Amino acid sequence: MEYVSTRGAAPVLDFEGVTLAGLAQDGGLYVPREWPRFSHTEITAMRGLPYARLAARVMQPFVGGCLGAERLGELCEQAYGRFAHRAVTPLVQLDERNWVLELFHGPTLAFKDVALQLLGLLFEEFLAREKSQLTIVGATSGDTGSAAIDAVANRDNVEIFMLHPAGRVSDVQRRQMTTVRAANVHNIAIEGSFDDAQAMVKRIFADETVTSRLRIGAVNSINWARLMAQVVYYFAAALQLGGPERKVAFSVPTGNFGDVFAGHVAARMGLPIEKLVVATNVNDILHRALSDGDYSAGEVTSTASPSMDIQVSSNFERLLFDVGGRDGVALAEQMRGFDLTRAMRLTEAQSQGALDLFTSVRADASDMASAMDWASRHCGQILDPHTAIGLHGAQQVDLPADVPKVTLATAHPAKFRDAVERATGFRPALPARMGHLFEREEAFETLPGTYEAVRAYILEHAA
Ligand SMILES: Cc1ncc(COP(=O)(O)O)c(C=O)c1O
Ligand SMILES: N[C@@H](CCOP(=O)(O)O)C(=O)O
Repeated sequence: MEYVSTRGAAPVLDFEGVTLAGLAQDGGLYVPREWPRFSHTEITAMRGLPYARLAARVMQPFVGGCLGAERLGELCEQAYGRFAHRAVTPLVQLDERNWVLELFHGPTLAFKDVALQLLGLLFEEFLAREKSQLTIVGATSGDTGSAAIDAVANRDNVEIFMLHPAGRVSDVQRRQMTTVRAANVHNIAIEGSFDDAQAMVKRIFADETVTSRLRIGAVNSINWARLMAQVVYYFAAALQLGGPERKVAFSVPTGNFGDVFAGHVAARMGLPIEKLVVATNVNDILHRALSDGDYSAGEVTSTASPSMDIQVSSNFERLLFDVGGRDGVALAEQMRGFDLTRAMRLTEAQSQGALDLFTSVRADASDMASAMDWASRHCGQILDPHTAIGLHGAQQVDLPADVPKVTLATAHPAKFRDAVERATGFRPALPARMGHLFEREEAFETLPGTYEAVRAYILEHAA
């Protein structure tokens, strides 16, 4: 399998290359040159496979010759063996039309574990093979950070610098990152938003002073391997609900567009999907882009769903490339314009191409609280704020009556205890596997929100 950059000017790489590269050299994101496709019969044959085996089956075409089927299977067994639920991503029914796909049974209680547990193992495998070291620089609005740190802490040949926006993540999210004491983990709180942190990460990849000294890697969903692993649970859910004979719709609480793009990939691979609902909070750039072609970033507003407080949505570029004609040169020009003005209009082809599969719904604080309250009262399910925004999307969207709607439950409600308690009156307890999170000592550095400060810190502290 070959991977090309969405901006058309970076070297073509294989799976090992893209996993270690993270961002493409031309500032674009890697995507497969063409989508592998499963036949109806092949998808039917996946029914009943345990999650780890399904994962290896779905991902093998993307991995190509970089890992044998047996080794990929072993890594999947290891990654998903750490999940607290035997089904790994169990499906829970809310009512006749609605299900939630619980993606939070991993070590750090959010959907990020599904991909990052595997990515940590892939890094270890490939770095040992190449006898190389990787310096990961990541940005988090709360969940990627904890999942990535858990996945790489104390692993050989890798160290991680994780940037989070100071004061804009929940206390559980922050502690999950800052109480991990490992020599290869560096937590940095920056004064600014997630978008500021993400922009710094992308800038590091293009900074030759840094890249001449350090091999920089990514754990954010700019790394293709992240998305690849997230494709699997779309198959898992659809197969349980009658796929591939029956179409299924998914509502996905969305920020950086990684999770919902994985749904697009599943559809490209042949999984019959009726619709993907892009559910946003009031940071609604994606809703505006999909509903009237206006991709313009405003200031980030802090909400009770902090992990989605994002305006510049990295993976949207992958969609624009894929549905807009796969023209890297034209997209590079369009993205350059966006970088300068923080605004652009989708082309007709991009808009029409996106609307074949996607629709969008925006939720404000009261929509989110109502969805949480409804799930609690009518279904006995306590949802986290992000999942509640997804459920609101599922409830708003009008689809044929025989199409099941699956909301992706992206985080455990205990990660956002205060918001959940405000909406439902119930304060969820942290699962026992979190240990004594509030008794452990925290360690992190607070830096001004400037690129220069972050770059100097990384250069000074990198091993
Ligand atoms: C709990 C939660 N829900 C939803 C999202 C949005 O996912 P994505 O950025 O892949 O769109 C995130 C962050 O990425 C998250 O942490
Ligand atoms: N919501 C994320 C933001 C980063 O997104 P990613 O999927 O690109 O890593 C977070 O919780 O950190």
